[in-house]
Amino acid sequence: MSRAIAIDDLHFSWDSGASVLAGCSLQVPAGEFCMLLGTNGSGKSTLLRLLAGLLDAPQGTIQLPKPVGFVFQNPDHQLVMPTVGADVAFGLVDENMSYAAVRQRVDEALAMVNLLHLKRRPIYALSGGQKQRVAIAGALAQHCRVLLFDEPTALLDPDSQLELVSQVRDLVKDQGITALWVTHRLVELDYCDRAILLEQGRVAAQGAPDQVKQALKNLHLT
Ligand SMILES: Nc1ncnc2c1ncn2[C@@H]1O[C@H](COP(=O)(O)OP(=O)(O)OP(=O)(O)O)[C@@H](O)[C@H]1O
Repeated sequence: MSRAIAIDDLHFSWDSGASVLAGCSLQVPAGEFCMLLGTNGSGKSTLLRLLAGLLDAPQGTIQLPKPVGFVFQNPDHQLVMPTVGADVAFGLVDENMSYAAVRQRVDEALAMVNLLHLKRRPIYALSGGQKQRVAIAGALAQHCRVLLFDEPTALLDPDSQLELVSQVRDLVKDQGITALWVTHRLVELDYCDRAILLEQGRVAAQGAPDQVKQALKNLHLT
């Protein structure tokens, strides 16, 4: 199976010298919905930022198709335009595309996340889950094949949480998108193809959701 994301022997330390990633290697096959777990400070967010090119690693290799979409924990840190449609179009401003082509991309992306009917709605009038779906649509409009999610459900209520995770699972399956999703919430694991447990900057366990839940128990992390 082709690998959408391949990370080999990745190292990263902050300027303070504190090591975050110490020889991290992992692969995510194309079209897989993969979840990333680990205790606070284990390096999950740092790894996502390295994958997105927001940080540089001093050692190791990262291979993945660009552009990469990033969905943050708090959509208010990500959405910059006043309305849904304008925000989804925002990432296309540098693409030198015609107005009609931008509109088509925006409509297609909003349809994929079931928000086309809210295209003209102000961002402030959306729920948290709808805002996350606008952020996802922004990445889809840029034709990102890889989506990175950094605890996207942390601020959502339980119903919206499961609605978002199941919708992303469907999107991954329908569109052949590859997704890496960071979470602390074990209930979400049942929606993924495979989970990876990161501890002290390295992969401590990976496999089917039940295998990783068992590994968490064995390591006394649940
Ligand atoms: N900008 C920064 N400067 C210095 N140290 C940082 C910075 N961001 C994170 N760290 C430290 O790097 C380590 C890894 O942080 P990271 O956010 O990647 O962990 P995480 O697994 O995502 O944790 P959490 O589950 O709490 O979000 C932590 O010790 C953290 O304090």
